[in-house]
Amino acid sequence: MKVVDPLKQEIWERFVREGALDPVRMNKRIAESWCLCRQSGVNPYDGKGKVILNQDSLMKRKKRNQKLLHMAIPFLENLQKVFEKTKSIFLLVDRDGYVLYAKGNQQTLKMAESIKFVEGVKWTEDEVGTNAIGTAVRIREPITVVGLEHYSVASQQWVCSAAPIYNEQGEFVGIIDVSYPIDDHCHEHILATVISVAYAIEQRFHIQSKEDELELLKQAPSFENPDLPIVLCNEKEKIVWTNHCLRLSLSNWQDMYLEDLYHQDWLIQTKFPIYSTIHHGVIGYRISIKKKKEKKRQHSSMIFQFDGVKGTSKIFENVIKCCERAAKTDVTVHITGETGTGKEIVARSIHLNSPRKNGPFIAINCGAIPKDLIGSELFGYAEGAFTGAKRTGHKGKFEQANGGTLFLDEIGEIPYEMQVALLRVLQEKQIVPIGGTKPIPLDIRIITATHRNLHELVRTGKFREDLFYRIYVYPIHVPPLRQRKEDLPSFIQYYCEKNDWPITFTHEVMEILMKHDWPGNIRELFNVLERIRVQYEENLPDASIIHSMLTHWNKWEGSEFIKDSRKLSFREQMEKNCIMDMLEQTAGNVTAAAAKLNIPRSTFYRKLKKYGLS
Ligand SMILES: Nc1ncnc2c1ncn2[C@@H]1O[C@H](COP(=O)(O)OP(=O)(O)OP(=O)(O)O)[C@@H](O)[C@H]1O
Repeated sequence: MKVVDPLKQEIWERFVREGALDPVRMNKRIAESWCLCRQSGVNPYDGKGKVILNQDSLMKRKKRNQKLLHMAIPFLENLQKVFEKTKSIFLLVDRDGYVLYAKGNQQTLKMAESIKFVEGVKWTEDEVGTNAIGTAVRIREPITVVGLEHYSVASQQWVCSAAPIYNEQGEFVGIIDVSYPIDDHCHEHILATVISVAYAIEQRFHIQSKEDELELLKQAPSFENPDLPIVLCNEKEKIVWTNHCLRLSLSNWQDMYLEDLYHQDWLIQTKFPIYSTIHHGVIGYRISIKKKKEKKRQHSSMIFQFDGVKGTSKIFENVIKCCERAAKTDVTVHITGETGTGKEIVARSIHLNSPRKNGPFIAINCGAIPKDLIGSELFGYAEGAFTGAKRTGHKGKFEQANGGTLFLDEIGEIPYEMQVALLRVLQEKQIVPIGGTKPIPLDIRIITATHRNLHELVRTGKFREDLFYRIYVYPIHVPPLRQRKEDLPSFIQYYCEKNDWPITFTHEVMEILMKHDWPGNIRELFNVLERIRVQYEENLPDASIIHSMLTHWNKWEGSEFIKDSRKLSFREQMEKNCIMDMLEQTAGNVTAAAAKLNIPRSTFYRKLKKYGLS
C-alpha cells in the first residue's frame, strides 16, 4: 500500500523543481541534507543503490571492520528477536557508509533488494540522497528519516532510524540502523531503542579494550634474549610492556608511545601484528628494536643491496661484509654452506652489487644436469655438432653469462673428466663450443658454491686440486639457520609479508620454532610456513601440532625439502629415467623433450624440479 501525504509530496516536488523550501515547516537536518543532495546533483527520481562491492571486496571490508562486527552483531541479533513480529530489518554500516550486515524480516529484505539496499552497498547521501544511514554518517548524530523526507523516490516508502557508534577511543566507527516499510506503524520510539543499542555497543568496546590489553600482555615472550630488546604496544602504538633488558634504559616506558622511541635513538627491527583470538582484529604489535648508533656501525653494510632477509645476527652481518668486499672486485668467490642456507641469494647479491650488475646473472646447478649433458650445457655446441643437435647450435651457460656472472652451484658434483675442460676455460678465458672451431672470448665473473667439503673431495681424489685452487680464491661461508636463530622472526615476517598472510605466532609457537634445529635451513622454514599457511590459513593450529609437524617433517610426502633424500617409488624412478633419456636424445632441449613425451612444458619443468634435474 502506497502511503502519500499530499502536503509533504507538494513540499518535496517544489524543492526538486525549484530548490525552494519553507524551513519552518521542516526538520532542520533534513532541509540541510536536501540542499546538499541538490547541490551535488543526486537524482531525486532514482535513489537505488549503485555502488555495490563484489564478494571479495565486501569480505575485505568486513575483515577490516571485524571488531565492529564482533561487538555489534549479538545486539543486532537480539533486536531481531525482540522485533520478530514486525517488518523491520537491522543493519550495521561502516564509517564510510557501506552496509556490512543486513538481516531481519524476509519480506522487507526482498523489498530492500528491489532498491539495492543490500549488504555491500554504499548507502551515503551522495549515492542515494537523504536517508537515515547516509545522513547519520555525515552528521554523526542519531536521526530518523520518514517517507517523503527521503530525498530520492526509491526510499520514500521507508522509515529508517540510525545512530552512530563510537569506539573506546571516541572514534566514529559505524552506524546501526533499523528500517521498515512506512505502512508498518509498529514503533513510535524506535529511535530511542537504536540509540540505546548503539550505546550498549560502545560499552562493549570499552570492556573489550580491557580484555584485549590482558590478551596482549599474555603475548609477552617468556624467553629472554638479553641482546634483543622487545616491546609490546597496543594497536594505538602505546607501549604496554618491555623486556628486562630494556627496562633499565627506558625507565618511563609506561608513558611512551612507539614514536617516542625514535626520538630516543631507537630503530624498529621487526614489527609483528598481534591478533585477538576473540574478534580477530589487531590488538597490538610485538616489536624488536635496536639502538641507532649500533646501526651506524653497520652503515657500510647497509648500502649493500641484499634482496632477502639480512636479520640482526652478527654472524650474517659478517657474511654481508664479505660479500660487499667481494662485490667491489672481480675475485672468484666460492660459497660454502648447508643446503637451503641461501647460497644462491648470496651469489646473486654479489652480482647485483658489482660493476657487472647490468650484465646477466646465470645460475646452473651442476648436480642437477645429467653427466652426459653437462658439457653442452656449459660450453654450448656449434651448428650440426652431433645428430639431433639444433640447427642453430646452442649457446652454453658460459656464453650466456658473458659480460656478467656465472654461478656454478654444486660444483663438487661436476664429473671428474669435465673438470679439466672447466679448468681450461677458466685459465684461457675463452670457450670453443662442442663441434666448433672458433674460440669465443669470455668476460665473466665466476662464483661457485657447494654444500660438500671440497677439501675432502680433493683429498679423496674426486676433485682436481688445480681446479680447486682456481675456484677457492675468496671463500664465503653462509651459516646454517640454527646459528642465526635471532633472525627467525625476520624470516617469518618476510614470509608473511610476501604472502600477504596476517598471522601472529604466539610465544609458545615462537619458542618451538626457536628450539628447532632447522636441518633444511631457510628452505625448510619456508616450507613449514607454507604448509601452515595453506592448511590452516589464518587460524594458527595449536603449538603441539606445530611441534609434531617439525618432529615428523622428514617423514612427510611431497615436501620440497626432502626431495633429495626421499626414495623414489618404482613409478617415479621410471618416469625420471624416461625424462633423462629424452633430455639426452634432445641434447637438453626441454621444449623438444616435453613434446616427445607428450607432456605440457609447464608440467615437464615441474617434473624436472621434482626429480632435481633443473
Ligand atoms: N636471506 C634470505 N632471505 C630470503 N629468503 C631466503 C634467504 N636465504 C634463503 N632464502 C630462501 O631459501 C630458499 C633456499 O635458498 P637458496 O636456494 O639460495 O639456498 P642454497 O643454499 O643455494 O640451497 P642449495 O644448496 O640446496 O642449492 C630459497 O627459497 C630462498 O629464496
